[in-house]
Amino acid sequence: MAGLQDAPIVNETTIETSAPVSGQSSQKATFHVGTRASLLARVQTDEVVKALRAAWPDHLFEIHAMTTTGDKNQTTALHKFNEKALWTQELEVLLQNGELDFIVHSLKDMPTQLPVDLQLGAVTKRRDPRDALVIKPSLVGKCRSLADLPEGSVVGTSSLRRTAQLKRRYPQLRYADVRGNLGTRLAKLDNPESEYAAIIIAVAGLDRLGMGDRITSYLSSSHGGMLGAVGQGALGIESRRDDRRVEELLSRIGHERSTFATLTERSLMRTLEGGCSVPIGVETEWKTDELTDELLMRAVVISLDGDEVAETETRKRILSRQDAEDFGFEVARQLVAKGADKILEKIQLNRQIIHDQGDA
Ligand SMILES: NCc1[nH]cc(CCC(=O)O)c1CC(=O)O
Repeated sequence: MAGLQDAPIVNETTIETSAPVSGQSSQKATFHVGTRASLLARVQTDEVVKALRAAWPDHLFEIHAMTTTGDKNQTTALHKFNEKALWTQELEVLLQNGELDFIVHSLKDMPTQLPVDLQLGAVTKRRDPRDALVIKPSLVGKCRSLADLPEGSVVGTSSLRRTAQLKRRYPQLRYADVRGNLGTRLAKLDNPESEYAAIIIAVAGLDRLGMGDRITSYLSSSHGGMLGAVGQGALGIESRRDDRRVEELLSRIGHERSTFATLTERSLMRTLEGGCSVPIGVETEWKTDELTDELLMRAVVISLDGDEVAETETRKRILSRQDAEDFGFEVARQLVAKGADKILEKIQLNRQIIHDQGDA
């Protein structure tokens, strides 16, 4: 496997495969699973492979971890690259040429437009999609929310979506870029010499790495007025469109509600972005009781300075992938009717100066 660092997270050869179960196909197959090499990516891939092993005890799974261009450029502000594909392209080539059978991604890092021969094969059960506020150790016990931070405090964020929404709600604070993987970002925060009083980081990433205890508070529409990134907290599995074998494999680990919610979010984003990433926040929630079973979606498109917003809240019954696609499109139209197009137009003009990477 040229170009791949084989990462024996789990040593496949030590996996004990039980004797063929009668009545089940006992044919053993080996699947090659691609992932980025970061710790979070590996933990996420283990989560997926564990579910697959439970669902398909006779199959074998080999994990191949790869350092991508995105991983190598953590010191350069991400908005200098205008392609989200930075994180995914190199793995996709290996999927296309058959060296890999599928790739496990953070769904939020997957572009909404995939190469024509590839597809989003499955979305597993989503974790908490919210962002978290994490404050620096010397402020623990003194500040519990963004509103508690002294005026002029520097908040580290890694996306235009986060910065724009926070500027609107907390204009008295200052915002600075913070880059690197989650561990690096936390280390920057914890360094007493650093400028950051707090950082904003995804809850799901912290939870998956067992660092949920660092969370000072959870941000949402009702706490801090912060909507999340499209697909945040979910894992997306990318596969070849013509691969029926992998399709069957993945059918046992997909989670329907997570799939419908995230497809809605991605459809909204795809409709609005027209090929470019935009600062857009979403919050989806299933409203289920004896009388209703609907997906509620809140969405916002916001100017980079936080001065202009288009926002909407709407709900719909979603029974299929097509319903999800249609709902996302409908929400996009509502946002446009509320002025999202004008906000986006302005950002497009600015893009000639600032290359907006969207969400990181
Ligand atoms: N681009 C960074 C990224 N991609 C996925 C996660 C973890 C959250 C998730 O799984 O959605 C993060 C970290 C962050 O946004 O703070």
